[in-house]
Amino acid sequence: MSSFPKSTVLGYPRIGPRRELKRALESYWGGRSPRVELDRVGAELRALTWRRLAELGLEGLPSNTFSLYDQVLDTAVLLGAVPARYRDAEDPYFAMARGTEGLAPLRMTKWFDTNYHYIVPEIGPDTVFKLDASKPLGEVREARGLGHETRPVVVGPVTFLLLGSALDRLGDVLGCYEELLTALAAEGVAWVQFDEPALVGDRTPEELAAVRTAYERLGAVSGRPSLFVASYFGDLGESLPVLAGTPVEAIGIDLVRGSAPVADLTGKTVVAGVVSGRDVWRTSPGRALAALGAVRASRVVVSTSCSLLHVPYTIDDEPSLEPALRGRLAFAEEKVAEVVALAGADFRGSVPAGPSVALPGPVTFDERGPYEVRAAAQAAHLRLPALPTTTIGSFPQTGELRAARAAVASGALSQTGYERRVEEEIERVIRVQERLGLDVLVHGEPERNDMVQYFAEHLDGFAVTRNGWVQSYGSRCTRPPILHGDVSRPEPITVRWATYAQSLTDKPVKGMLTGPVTIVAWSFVRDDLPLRDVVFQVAAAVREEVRDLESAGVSIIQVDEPALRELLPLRRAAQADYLEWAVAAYRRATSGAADRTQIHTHLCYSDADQILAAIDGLDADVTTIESARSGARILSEVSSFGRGLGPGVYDIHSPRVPGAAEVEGLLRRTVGVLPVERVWVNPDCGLKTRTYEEVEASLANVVEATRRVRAELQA
Ligand code: MET
Ligand SMILES: [Zn+2]
Repeated sequence: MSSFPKSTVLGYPRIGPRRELKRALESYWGGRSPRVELDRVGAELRALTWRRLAELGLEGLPSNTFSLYDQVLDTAVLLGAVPARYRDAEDPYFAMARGTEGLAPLRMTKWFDTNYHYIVPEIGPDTVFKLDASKPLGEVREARGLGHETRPVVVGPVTFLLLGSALDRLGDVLGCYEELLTALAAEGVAWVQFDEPALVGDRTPEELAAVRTAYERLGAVSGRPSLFVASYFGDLGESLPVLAGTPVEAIGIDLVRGSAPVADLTGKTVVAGVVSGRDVWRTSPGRALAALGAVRASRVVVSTSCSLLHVPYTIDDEPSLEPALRGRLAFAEEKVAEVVALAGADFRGSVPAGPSVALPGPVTFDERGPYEVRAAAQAAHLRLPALPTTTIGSFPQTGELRAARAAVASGALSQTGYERRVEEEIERVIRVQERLGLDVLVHGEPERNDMVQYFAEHLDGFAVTRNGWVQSYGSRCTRPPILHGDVSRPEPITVRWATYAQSLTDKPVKGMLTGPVTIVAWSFVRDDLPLRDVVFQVAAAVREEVRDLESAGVSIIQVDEPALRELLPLRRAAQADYLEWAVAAYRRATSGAADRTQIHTHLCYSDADQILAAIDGLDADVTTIESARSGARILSEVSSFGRGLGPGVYDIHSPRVPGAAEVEGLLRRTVGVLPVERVWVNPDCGLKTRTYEEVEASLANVVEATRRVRAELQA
């Protein structure tokens, strides 16, 4: 057995330092370039990554961390878990990821407590598993051709099956994993990494038994490579002794989120994740060395706490960040350098401290009037029809808008010129919605590059990056802002756009804000500040904005919290505390509104079952929620809410235009479960990633379907 290299990372960004993969994917999907071009870009990015990691001095290079869409989808393909209906598609892989004209895509949801989205494997009793190891083998060979020996990374069997709710198929899937090990051994691979982040959650005795079975069986494969099981995003807890009792040679432990194991791991290699893969802050040498020193094992090697997928490429691409802040930051490349330095034991010095922050005390919020009183006041004031139609906020972000934003940044367009462009776009969006016959309009968010970044740009205490892209799903990336100091709102942010939109129409226009929990969830928050204190500062700023919108005559205000579920701690023991402060922050932000002002909230991918009480606790007058893509699973769960509800009837994450009959079907299902007077009709989420063509056709069908159901209600 060859010993584990002394430094490694669990994975690396793959979208490209200049988002080359994004462009190549979108060009291929749009029919503007052939498949070979996409594959060429992929190969180039893989080569670039291996070369850079080797140049930085990293010893253990991973492979198969590249993906054209998602590593969980790659694992499904590796195991042959491709549902029959996709097999005849022109490109089954992307058909599963994005759908086709006649085929809805697979479900997509968030990867543990990150903002990365994976494709949920669809595994039924009839799924026939059959190994197709071409991708991991191909990457091993490709790297070798470039002079690098690599460690292929694959999602492990337990996590894969838990994500697909099919742990009962363990016996079948293990056959494929065994074959994979044999194939990798034949290729001369020394180590293979199985990612098992699911092991940091609460696991039942049956699930722990599955861990034992899986790694005992894989450990028994003769002539196999050495096995490295990587856990991340928290403590292994009760999974650790189970794993340690199996023949796996190395165990990856997240020492940033979790603590050093008390157990003696003599006989094993511990891949110690002491450099955070989840944030952009420099690693404190003292803390990292202490964590390394506390591990008792036969060999301890230095690593990141998880894949670096969740951070941008390099701080070198951010010349305009303030030097004092820059000195506290590390992106992927800088983190690799930290890993290498720690492994070489020449990691010294200290990280400069951030400015002191005035932490608020325990949060307080005022109660709004009882819902019945609010609902009556709002109904009298707004006079909406039954089944009011609305959208979630954003309308398509056109190329012209993005170009205008780039032009104003480079100085080629004046601020006034830019603002005029935004106003023109608002007018277009209002007219489109009037033409379509929607009831509650939005201004379309054309001034926002991103629902969090925009607010971060207008709040003190945040910095934004120019190139700090992080993959969110498929070709989509976001640039999470950096929350580095005291947060406050120097002046109103959205009021002028909302009031401009309202001035153009007699229909009510909703004001659009991002909630405090989502703002912190989608930012890189200073790692030395407690999230619950930071979130209340943000809530105070949002509260001021709600008040200003209301004073400016905006009667409906939506405060989005799509990330409420995302921050939920993976272990049940910590969940209640989180939900308490998260809900309190939201109510702090919204409870200053008068009873007559209708507060909406919006959630998507929320897997709401675990946070139902919290969503209810937000006390919003109307909650719009993702539902179309998850097959309206959510309906029965939210039906107990006593306030307005808009389960999505249009899946906006796919380019497909749903027909009126399809929307009508979803709507009928909704009114079959919920009292009709509480139902709202809306898409699953904002429309900014779609084209006007798709959006207008889809919304016309939404309005038509609503008209049909309404007509029947009146009859
Ligand atoms: N208001 C936002 C939008 O419409 C909500 C998005 S939730 C991810 O884009
Ligand atoms: Zn959404």
